[in-house]
Amino acid sequence: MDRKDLDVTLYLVTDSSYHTEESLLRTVEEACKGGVTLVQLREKNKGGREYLDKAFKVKEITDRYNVPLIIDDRVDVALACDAAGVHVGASDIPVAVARKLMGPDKIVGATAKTVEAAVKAYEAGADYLGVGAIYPTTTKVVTILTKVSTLKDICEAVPIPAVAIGGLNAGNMDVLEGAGMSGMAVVSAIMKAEDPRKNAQELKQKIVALMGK
Ligand SMILES: Cc1ncc(COP(=O)(O)OP(=O)(O)O)c(N)n1
Ligand SMILES: Cc1nc(C(=O)O)sc1CCOP(=O)(O)O
Ligand SMILES: [Mg+2]
Repeated sequence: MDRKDLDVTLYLVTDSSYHTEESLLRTVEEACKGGVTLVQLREKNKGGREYLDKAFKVKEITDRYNVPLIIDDRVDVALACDAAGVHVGASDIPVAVARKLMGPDKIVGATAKTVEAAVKAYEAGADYLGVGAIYPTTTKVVTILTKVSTLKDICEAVPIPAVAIGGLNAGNMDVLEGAGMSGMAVVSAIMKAEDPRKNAQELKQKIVALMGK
């Protein structure tokens, strides 16, 4: 995909810790059917070989729905499976290095919890920012909460899209109204759903309405 076509409206970040491989892949496919615009494979406890194996399987699905696949943390895995991009945070390789390794055509996403970090990531070549955690989350046990006012300040400070992340679901996302983000990223709200397609559809409808798109 062309980096300029990046659509972060509804960004699914995966969690395989409570899924079998079969249910993980089914959930990703249902989420694609429900309208997610971007998928991130996030594997925290896998070696490179297992991560890559999973990435190929997930990419086979996302490709069928024309949904770009982002790999969390690992540039090597992202390049090896020809993913659309990589997402890096404060403990991963720096954005500038990720950009250099990924090349000019791939997407590099970065986590930013302050305006200063957001500006730094933008200047280092990030295409989008993940900003959170907006609410406490059971998915990422060690994180720092980020206020919606900080999200708003970040959106005003940099020209790249920002996505809100952390504890968000259809019942509490209204807090994002007016913050100026370009989308919302969720794990549990889709990965733990009984009907992931239905949840994705509902989240998509709500986030589009909330952003006034
Ligand atoms: C869209 C998005 N935003 C933030 C993160 C968090 O990344 P990071 O801080 O590197 O933490 P881990 O997810 O790697 O535990 C993300 N992955 N995606
Ligand atoms: C991957 C991630 N990063 C976060 C951050 O704070 O940077 S919070 C988070 C997990 C969000 O999961 P859920 O939608 O289940 O709360
Ligand atoms: Mg990371």
